[in-house]
Amino acid sequence: MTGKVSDALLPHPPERIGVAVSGGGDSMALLQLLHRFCATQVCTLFAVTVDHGLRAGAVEEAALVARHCADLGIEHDILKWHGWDGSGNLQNAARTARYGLMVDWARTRGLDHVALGHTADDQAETLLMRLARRAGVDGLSGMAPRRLHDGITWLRPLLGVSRAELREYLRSEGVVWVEDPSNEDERFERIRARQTLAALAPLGIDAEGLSAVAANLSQARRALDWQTFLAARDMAEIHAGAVVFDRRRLLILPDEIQRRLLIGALNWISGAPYPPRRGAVSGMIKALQKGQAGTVDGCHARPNQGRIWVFREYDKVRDSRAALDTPWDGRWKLRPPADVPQNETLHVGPLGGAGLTQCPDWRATGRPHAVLLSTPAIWQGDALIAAPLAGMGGNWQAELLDGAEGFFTALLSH
Ligand SMILES: Nc1ncnc2c1ncn2[C@@H]1O[C@H](COP(=O)(O)OP(=O)(O)OP(=O)(O)O)[C@@H](O)[C@H]1O
Repeated sequence: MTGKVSDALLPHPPERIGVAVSGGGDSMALLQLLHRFCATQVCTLFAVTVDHGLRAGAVEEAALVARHCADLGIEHDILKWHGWDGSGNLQNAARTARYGLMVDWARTRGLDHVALGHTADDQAETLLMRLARRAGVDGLSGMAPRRLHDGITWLRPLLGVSRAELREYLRSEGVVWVEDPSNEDERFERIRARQTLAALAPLGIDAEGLSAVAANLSQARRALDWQTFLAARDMAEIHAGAVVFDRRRLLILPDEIQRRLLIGALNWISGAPYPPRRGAVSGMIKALQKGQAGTVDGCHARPNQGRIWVFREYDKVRDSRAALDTPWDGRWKLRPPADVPQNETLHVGPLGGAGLTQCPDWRATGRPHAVLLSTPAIWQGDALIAAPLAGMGGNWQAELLDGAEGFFTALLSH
């Protein structure tokens, strides 16, 4: 078990690492294991507990973690959540709030890495829940052992270890923990998955086995990501923030790679954190195969002279305005020519039809009309000052925040 923690952190352990500890058996075991690991390395451990204020015992649980950390000489912070407004699902609201608080905490503490105590049982339950949603390779590869999100690398070193093993370990170390009473609550889907898992034992299906299946699929996922990246390099270019595919070469690829390329393009352009619905992407591919256009998640895909342009939907940015020093549509930065003095009356907005009619040279750019409508332009009130991607306005520059390379690197970023 200690080997799992070392595998997750070696050969280059971070000098400072955070650990999220609820007081339950899984995260108390993680705390203990990381403490032992850090004692052998140049690595300082920091612990955090979020008190959601939802259960009577929450304060006592946080205090239990605090006492144990004090005994081990680990700095520990308790973060309080005050905020459910009564709307939506309480579990989801609490989880979102918890991650938000932990991200702020990690930044304040100067931590790039935070470890979570998800176990093989959690992974197996996740898999069962995703089976119910008819997931593909990505969904069935489960939770990632290492994932960069919000600028923090979230580590899950215990995905291959069962809950039962962790409790045994805690007993052997003489560490006490609390059982979360909501674990017994039938309402939660995860709990139903846990009970179903127990029923699968006669088939030889258990948590560690399903966790291993997730790890196998995660390898397959990486291979698919890599093939998608190579295909993109081979047949995609970035023009005016749009992803432009060679139509013939895209449409002869295996369905799964076509799907991944399109999802990559759509997510990169829209900035959405999650992929679009499978059915929506399939619909878009079918339309493209027939030579038609499609729209998903605020982006269009449209065939044009042997190529397929994937670009921002104009309606999605029609009312989007930004000051010159802030990003426009979450992805563009506009830079004035060196000889233009700072002018606060200027703003960035979409070029739109009215703007495009004032760009006599737009055809020379080789970019389709529909693509240019949603590109950024400089405005002063209603007067168009510059449309750098439509060939108008001198030396103004429109730059993508993550550069054209951002599309390609995002394909490998799982
Ligand atoms: N109140 C808490 N304070 C600090 N860390 C927590 C808290 N609750 C959960 N965690 C961390 O998250 C891990 C997973 O916990 P749990 O399975 O309860 O999360 P969840 O609600 O299912 O959400 P998710 O699986 O998306 O993280 C724990 O092992 C622990 O590291």
